[in-house]
Amino acid sequence: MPKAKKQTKTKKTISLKTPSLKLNSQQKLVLGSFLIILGVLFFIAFLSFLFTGQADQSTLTEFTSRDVDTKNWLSKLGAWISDLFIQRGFGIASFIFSGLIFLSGVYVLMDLNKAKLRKHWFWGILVVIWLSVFFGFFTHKNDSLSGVIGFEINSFFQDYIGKIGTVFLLAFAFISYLAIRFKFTPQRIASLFKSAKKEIKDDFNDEFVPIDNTHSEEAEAIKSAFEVDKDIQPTISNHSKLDTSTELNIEVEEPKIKTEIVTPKIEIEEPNVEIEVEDVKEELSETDNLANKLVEDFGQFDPTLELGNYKFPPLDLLKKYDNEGVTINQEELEENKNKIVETLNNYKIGIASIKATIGPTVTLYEIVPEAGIRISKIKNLEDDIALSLSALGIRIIAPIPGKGTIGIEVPNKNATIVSMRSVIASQKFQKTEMHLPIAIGKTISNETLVIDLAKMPHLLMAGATGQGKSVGLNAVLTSLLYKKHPAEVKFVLVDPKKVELTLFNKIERHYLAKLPDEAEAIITDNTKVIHTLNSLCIEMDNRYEMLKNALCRNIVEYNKKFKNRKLNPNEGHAYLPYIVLVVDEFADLIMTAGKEVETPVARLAQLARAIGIHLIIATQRPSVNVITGIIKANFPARIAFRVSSKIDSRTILDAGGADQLIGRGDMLYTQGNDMTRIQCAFVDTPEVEKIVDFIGAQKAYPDAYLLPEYVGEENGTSLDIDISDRDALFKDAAEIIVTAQQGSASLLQRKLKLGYNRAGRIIDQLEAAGIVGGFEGSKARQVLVPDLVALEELLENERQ
Ligand SMILES: Nc1ncnc2c1ncn2[C@@H]1O[C@H](COP(=O)(O)OP(=O)(O)OP(=O)(O)O)[C@@H](O)[C@H]1O
Repeated sequence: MPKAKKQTKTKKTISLKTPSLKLNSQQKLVLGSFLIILGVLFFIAFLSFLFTGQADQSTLTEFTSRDVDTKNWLSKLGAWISDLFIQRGFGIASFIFSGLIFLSGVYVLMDLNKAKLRKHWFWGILVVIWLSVFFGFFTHKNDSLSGVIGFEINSFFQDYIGKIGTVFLLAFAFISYLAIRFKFTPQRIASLFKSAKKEIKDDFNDEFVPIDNTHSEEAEAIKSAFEVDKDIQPTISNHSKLDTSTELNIEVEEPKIKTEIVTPKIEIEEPNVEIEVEDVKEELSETDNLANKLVEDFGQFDPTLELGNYKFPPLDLLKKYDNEGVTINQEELEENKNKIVETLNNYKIGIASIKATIGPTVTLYEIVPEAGIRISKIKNLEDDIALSLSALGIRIIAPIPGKGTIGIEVPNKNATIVSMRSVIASQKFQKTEMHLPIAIGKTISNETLVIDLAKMPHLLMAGATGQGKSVGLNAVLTSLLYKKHPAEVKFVLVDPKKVELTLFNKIERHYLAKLPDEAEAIITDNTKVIHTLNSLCIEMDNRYEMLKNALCRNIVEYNKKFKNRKLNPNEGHAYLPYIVLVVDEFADLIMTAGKEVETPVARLAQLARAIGIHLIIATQRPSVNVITGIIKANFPARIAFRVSSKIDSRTILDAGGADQLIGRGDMLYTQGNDMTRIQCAFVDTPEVEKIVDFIGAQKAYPDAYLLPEYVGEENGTSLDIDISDRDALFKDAAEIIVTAQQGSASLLQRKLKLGYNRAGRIIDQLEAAGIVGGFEGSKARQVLVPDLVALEELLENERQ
């Protein structure tokens, strides 16, 4: 019972408050529509006043007399009100009052936020005053533009602070209005008017949301509020059982709950939506942010900066030849054509048409045989045609891939030279976007052929002695020297013949890579070749590790990331130049070193493409024991100069044809499928000398690019228990292992840039010294020394 009493009390207070606070719906409708109509009437009266005000002036005094005719569209009252507001009040700014009254009607009718309405009135009145004073400034008597109030205030100001003072006061009031009303900042000039317009619109939207929209936050608030409401209801209904008159009170309660919900909403409405967009932009990962900032501050990393003044060799260093350019000998063409037609006719092969394409060394005759002729028949006549043309180097292509014709290549009597200068100067080469472009020569249709070593990814070159291999290699190297900065590419040159590549010694500190502690960069000794190849394998492993850590798939991605400063050099990252390994006489190497050379070469050929190590291998003897299956399989790009036998041609190209070339740079190039006949660009030794002199004379790096150290098998024993026999890097390795508390050889390989064998040996030595535990299969060995201090003690004790 006492509980019930309490409830009744609360209800009583509600019922008492309600009438004073709230209008019911009917009252709202009446008041709202009244105000709306009043606003409209005011507007009509004011508008009419602009046209009829003058005429009605005299009638105002006779307001009560019904005989007097008034012009205002709303008659006497309209004229009187307009006069009151416009003439004797605030001038034309009074139109704002009609707007405010109208707006008030809407707010009452729709039961919108009253605080907002008060705000509109407050600012509206200020604007009315300001405008009337502003117009008062331009009027000389109290006319309807400014009204009496505007005119008087203005003249008051002008009397005390003068015209200039009034102007500044008005300007100040205007700026203050903008600053306070619209939270004006210079940045918001653009959105100023938009937001003002939007405000009223927003009021509508916001207020209607709770009714229909169940998704918004406000709707949620309402929902929860109604849940509270439900909780209250049972207690109320309990009471209704006690006292039926309380039922009325329940109805009254509803709007009260609504007002409670509305209040927090007013505060939520304010924030601007624009901020969200900015937040999204800042959502970069930590490294991204740092990298972007670094790039902003320092620009992209430029690998060429150390040799920033490096000048690429000019074209003038290359020679121009007199017999360059294709010369068409009409007689020769006719003669050859007749011979071909005759020979084929002798074998009863009719020709429908014949077309000639003149290349630098060979002319291609394209034949369309008559219908019904078998291609194999023509192919079989190769030797006969060669005989009748009495020329070397006839090659029959039947059919030409992609064309429905048969090609007969006939060497020109006077071959022209394809100069290195012409191919380097070609637009194709100059404008190429390739990573490692090589202008190798010209095709039969006189087009410069530019190939990308990075795409090949390795190149096998073969040809009998004196057919142009060395010139071909020089053409490759020259191309890269003309296109790539020393920071972008490094050469490892292997020259068992000792004379072919020595010239390049002059650019050792610019372009060459070598083993540490090696005097000469160009490798001529076969045992050093083995070391170098193994060292390249270590470099490859290291680079793969770096790529893995950087989450990159290839060198291009990695370098791009590094340039964008997304990889930290302190974490072992560095810009990676391409490495091009050139072996001039591979057969010689295989003869002397066999498997020891073949294994690392095969490994590199299989794996090195992604990390930017590319192999160019040249050989005189393309026999199967030199170019083994595993090597061949990894060298899809091949160049064949003239070889002595069909078998050699098959070994190198998997097809005949190389035996029918005419030498002197005449070559066949294949990248896996089609075969193209190319005249190799000719670069003479003096030209190469000039180029390397030009580069060699420029500022260089302190040393050649150093490859990782490789300690051959022969230099160590399997387990060095003797302290004096320990590896030079033993202590460093021990410290790494103890610091990382991880006894793994691969950790040493990575940190110390070692090969697997050496790292394995050091691990054995560490085991013998009691620093790591025994072999545990695939798991890393246990580290027996807890920290560096203990390690220092252990090593000190050993020494004593
Ligand atoms: N592209 C070419 N255009 C014109 N002549 C060439 C071209 N290539 C080579 N020659 C001529 O052939 C000669 C031999 O070329 P090169 O020295 O390159 O042969 P090689 O295959 O390297 O021989 P070796 O294996 O004995 O070193 C050159 O001196 C040159 O006169």
